[in-house]
Amino acid sequence: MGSESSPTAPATTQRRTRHRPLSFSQLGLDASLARHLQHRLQLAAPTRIQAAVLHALLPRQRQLLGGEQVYYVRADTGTGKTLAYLLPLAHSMLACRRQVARTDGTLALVLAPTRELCLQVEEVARALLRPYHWLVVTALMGGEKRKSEKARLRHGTAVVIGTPGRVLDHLQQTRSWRLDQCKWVVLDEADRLLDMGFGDAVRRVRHQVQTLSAHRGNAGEVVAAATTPRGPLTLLDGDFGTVLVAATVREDVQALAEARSSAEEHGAAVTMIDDAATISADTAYVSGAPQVSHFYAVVPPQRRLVALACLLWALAHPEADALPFAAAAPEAPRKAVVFLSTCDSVELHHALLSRLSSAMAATPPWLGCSLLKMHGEMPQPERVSAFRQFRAARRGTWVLLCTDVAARGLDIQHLTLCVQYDPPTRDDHIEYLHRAGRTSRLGSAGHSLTLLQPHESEYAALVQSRLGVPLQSLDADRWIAATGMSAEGSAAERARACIQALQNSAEAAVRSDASLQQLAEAAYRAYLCSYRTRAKPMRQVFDASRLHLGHLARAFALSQIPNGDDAHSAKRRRRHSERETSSGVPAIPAPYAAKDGPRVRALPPLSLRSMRAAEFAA
Ligand SMILES: Nc1ncnc2c1ncn2[C@@H]1O[C@H](COP(=O)(O)OP(=O)(O)OP(=O)(O)O)[C@@H](O)[C@H]1O
Repeated sequence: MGSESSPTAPATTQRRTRHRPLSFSQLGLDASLARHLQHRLQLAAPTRIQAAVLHALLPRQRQLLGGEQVYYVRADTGTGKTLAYLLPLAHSMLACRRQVARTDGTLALVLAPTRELCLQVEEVARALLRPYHWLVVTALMGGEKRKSEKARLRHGTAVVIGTPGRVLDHLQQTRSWRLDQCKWVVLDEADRLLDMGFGDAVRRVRHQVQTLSAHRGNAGEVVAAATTPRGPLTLLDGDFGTVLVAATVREDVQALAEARSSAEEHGAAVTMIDDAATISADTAYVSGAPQVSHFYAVVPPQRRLVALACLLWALAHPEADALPFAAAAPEAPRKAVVFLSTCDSVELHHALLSRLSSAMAATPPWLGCSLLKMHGEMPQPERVSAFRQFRAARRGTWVLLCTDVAARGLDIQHLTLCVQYDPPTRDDHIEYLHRAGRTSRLGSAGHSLTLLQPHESEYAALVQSRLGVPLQSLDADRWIAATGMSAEGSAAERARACIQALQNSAEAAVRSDASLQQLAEAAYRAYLCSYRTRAKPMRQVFDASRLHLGHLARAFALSQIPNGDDAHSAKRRRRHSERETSSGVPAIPAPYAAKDGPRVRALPPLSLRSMRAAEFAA
């Protein structure tokens, strides 16, 4: 939940909360908290998942169950899961027998996979706890100053929200961080957290916090007075609660299944909480955001760049009526997010589209929209500023070009279009679902458009069958022709003229600028690498051997394949390395192979970091 949308207008609230079963206070939530939600945040009633979580967690808190509890919380994207887990946390802190003091240290720790999500959750938690100044909230994340984070932890902070790498770092280095009272560990986007590179960090954080917490004595017992200057802090119960939250909490996500069996081995009680009904622990759950309409367009690689440019133009010019999406109210901002597979690709497209825009017409810029970029290789202040700017925009057309760092959890008002320019490279339909879910928040309308190359068109049917939602086909020529760059001929002829003009302009821009040329080559290579990193079952659809490299190069505004990347060079390298091996001389890895003489690099080095399909915060 984004705090920008917290003070929701009453009219919106009315529409959003039509499924409300009971009010917050009827569900047993602390009375002052319920009042704050209603009067300050204008959230009169819980969403279904919030009601389900409160229903499951609040009575338990009264029962002094003892032992560890693990809760799996699953609900569609944009259904209010952030508050669903923050509310019981806040309630339990307010229900302590005496007021929590800063010297009590951290009572709840929330882990999230990206920095932006941490910032967003921090804002929601701050808004929620605003009346309770003694419940301090802080965020810890890579890219921020460790020293100031240490100082905040030393002073004491009740709720900590952080990325796993940075939290682990503080657990190991910051001795003054008190965690012996920590009662909750929440894994937001749990499947992503456990399933990726830092799953190990998450497990270590959880284990360490749990161990520290166990040292406070028996569950539910008074904490050793010696360590709490203001007297014992008796929590309502002594359970150590781990809450795993995601729209796609599935038992078949291996890491989740492991987390579950390890929890059970240690005697923890596992509860599944779903917004639909009481759910069986053995069922797999995946479902789409209910109000997203899904589209796809098959576009040959040599037209992709132009198709994207014209799509953004069409978004900024609703009067051209080139897209079948319902136009937003004229005064409302139009926002779109465009997903690309690598950081280099984001950089290139941002640079290229900006130049293209000013090359086609000086004033106003041809595209007619403001372009922002966000990826894991950007310096932290730049990244945060782009995210904040995008969220805060109140008028005009805004487009965020990004990698999968923006795929999870982000809640941005007026974001109605998600363009999957590069289909997800991991988890096929699951990542598709999360990306599309950025658009439809709590029942509002949203659109997802995926661009596919001709040999990838099967992907549409695959998503359709996995998600059970229809994907409608669109003809890219329609919005390309609508840009009005040529008034002559049929729609197809006008589209062709437009493609030629824009493609030539993009290629000329790259040819005339060495740094842009380098960036285009790097983006092209990174794309190829990420294409090949897909999991086996998806390789049938995204078959790298069916890529037409020459045409693909044009999608990166390169008029030809970069030196050494064509099939002929690849064959030559292979032959060379075979020859070397058979002659007893160890083979040199292909990109470093030289024809004769000493080992020299035949190609510029591939940036491993830029090759990663999804890069996340440490
Ligand atoms: N009780 C409520 N009444 C009205 N609006 C709410 C309520 N709770 C949350 N919202 C709004 O719902 C939107 C989505 O919330 P949130 O970001 O928590 O969803 P989510 O389920 O975590 O989504 P995702 O799965 O994408 O992370 C936010 O804009 C938030 O302000």
